[in-house]
Amino acid sequence: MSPVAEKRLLATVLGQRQERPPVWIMRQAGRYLPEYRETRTKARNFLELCYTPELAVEVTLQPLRRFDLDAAILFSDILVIPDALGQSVRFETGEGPILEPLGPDDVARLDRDRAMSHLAPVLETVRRLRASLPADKTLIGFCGSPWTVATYMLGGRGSSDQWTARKFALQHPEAFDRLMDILVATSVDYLVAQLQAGADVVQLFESWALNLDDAAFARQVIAPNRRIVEGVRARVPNAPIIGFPRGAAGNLPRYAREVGINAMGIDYSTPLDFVRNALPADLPLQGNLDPLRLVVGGEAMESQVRAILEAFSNRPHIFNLGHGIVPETPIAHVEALIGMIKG
Ligand SMILES: Cc1c2[nH]c(c1CCC(=O)O)Cc1[nH]c(c(CCC(=O)O)c1C)Cc1[nH]c(c(CCC(=O)O)c1C)Cc1[nH]c(c(C)c1CCC(=O)O)C2
Repeated sequence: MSPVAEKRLLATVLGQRQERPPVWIMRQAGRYLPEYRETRTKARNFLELCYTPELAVEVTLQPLRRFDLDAAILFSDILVIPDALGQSVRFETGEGPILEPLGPDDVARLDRDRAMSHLAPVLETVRRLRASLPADKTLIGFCGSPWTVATYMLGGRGSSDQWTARKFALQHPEAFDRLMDILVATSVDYLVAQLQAGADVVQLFESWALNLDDAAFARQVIAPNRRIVEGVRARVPNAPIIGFPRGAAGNLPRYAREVGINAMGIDYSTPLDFVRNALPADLPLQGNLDPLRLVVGGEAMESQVRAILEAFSNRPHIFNLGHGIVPETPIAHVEALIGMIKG
């Protein structure tokens, strides 16, 4: 690993405020880039793209060739974990992921023993990225947090209310806890392997940290994420970890206090005043521009970028969107955004 000081984004995760915030863009490799769409045609399907190191390295690096970004994020997906555990996962164009939903009796059939060998190509991608990235670029590894991954495993597809998974957690507590145990253990192995292969920092994507009451938030979000942080740090001391509990709203302070992450991503519906008043002043934060403002550009984007830069100017801050970039985003708007951040 090259020295921390050279990597401004990693240094920020570790608590150092920068004169200008480092920047990366959530889901920065993807369909808004013509070169991504071109490379995508070389794989038969999306998972094959994730498991072919040559192609995955290429799409990871594409956004860095165009924009002055401070980090590369490993090209993969949060749903490689259920795939690695033996659940059927498909990505249909225009429809998103489709999984064979797990019932209570299926949990015992998930096969942890095959998971890491199945994920070996992703780790090869990390090694190749490490070797090809300049010393000042931070390499971000990631996985989905157990609850978010479970919403897809139990529901079979994305949903706005996570109804199937939330009901399963209440109706089948033992099978649910067993599923969480499997996902925690697999995620720890996977993140440790990414760090050992050369990732500088790892991010936990909890995209569905919403719609949960106090007890469900504690059980489904806080506990498994904390177990992952502790499990990773037991094997990689001081591993730098970013948590992104999207939609956590009033639960953000609790997540920040109890999970043990170094830095926290905040979504775009988190009020900037709330950030100032309710979160520790020295906690590094990442976010939080609404991706739609990047689609529209101009003053709709610039006014909020200024507000975000101002609100975070006194703390360690990584500029990012408050959720993933969308395919219809004009490339010129991304250039304008980076220009504003870098000055
Ligand atoms: C929930 C979630 C998923 N995947 C991910 C999350 C968490 C972040 C979030 O909340 O958006 C995370 C993810 N997905 C992808 C990355 C790669 C790295 C990067 O960000 O550049 C990362 C970090 C690639 C991808 N993952 C996916 C694509 C598009 C696939 C294609 O090319 O057809 C990409 C580039 C597919 C995917 N994967 C997932 C969905 C719901 C979809 C379909 C919707 C969509 O297309 O955005 C699951």
